[in-house]
Amino acid sequence: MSALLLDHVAIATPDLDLGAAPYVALGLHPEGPDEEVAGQGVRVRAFQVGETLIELLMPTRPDSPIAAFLDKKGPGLHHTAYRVADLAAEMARLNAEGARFLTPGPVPGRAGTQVAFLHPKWGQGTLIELVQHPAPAGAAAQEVSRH
Ligand SMILES: CC[C@@H](C(=O)O)C(=O)SCCNC(=O)CCNC(=O)[C@H](O)C(C)(C)COP(=O)(O)OP(=O)(O)OC[C@H]1O[C@@H](n2cnc3c(N)ncnc32)[C@H](O)[C@@H]1OP(=O)(O)O
Ligand SMILES: [Co+2]
Repeated sequence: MSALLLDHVAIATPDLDLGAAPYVALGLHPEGPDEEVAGQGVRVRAFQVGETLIELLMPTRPDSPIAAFLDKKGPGLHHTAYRVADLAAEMARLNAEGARFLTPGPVPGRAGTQVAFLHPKWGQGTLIELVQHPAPAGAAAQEVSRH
């Protein structure tokens, strides 16, 4: 079995309340308040489903990738994201295999994560994101105390 975990499934929407309606009807509740990720030009509302999240993405400016996606394709599935332990190492490994990342290194994502996207052509028609979560509080202190 693969060790890779599905971190989130992202859906583009022009309006978070409109986009949330089906998930609220299914009985889900937003996980915390909406969050703006300025670097990506998006506002995010997340719903926990088991070990993964449904993330609704609304553009916050006209040059947001989500605005471009909505113009071209309309609302719907935007990307899937997979959790990795060491994003820089995973990027180096995949780059050595000819992968096509959209940024040279990790960039900030939601909830303190670092993320990197692979071009949809490389993803055979889907946009794929890799996510590294911040180390849990206390992990850094433990690391220091070991040295
Ligand atoms: C919430 C923060 C963070 C998190 O913590 O999770 C996020 O998820 S932020 C999410 C938003 N950010 C991004 O998507 C950043 C990466 N994306 C991009 O840089 C661009 O969107 C893109 C992937 C390069 C596409 O931009 P576009 O201008 O359309 O580029 P191209 O013209 O080169 O498109 C190539 C090709 O790919 C098709 N396409 C575009 N988007 C998607 C998509 N989401 N899924 C599948 N296919 C997609 C596009 O239609 C083109 O196809 P052809 O027309 O057939 O060539
Ligand atoms: Co994402």
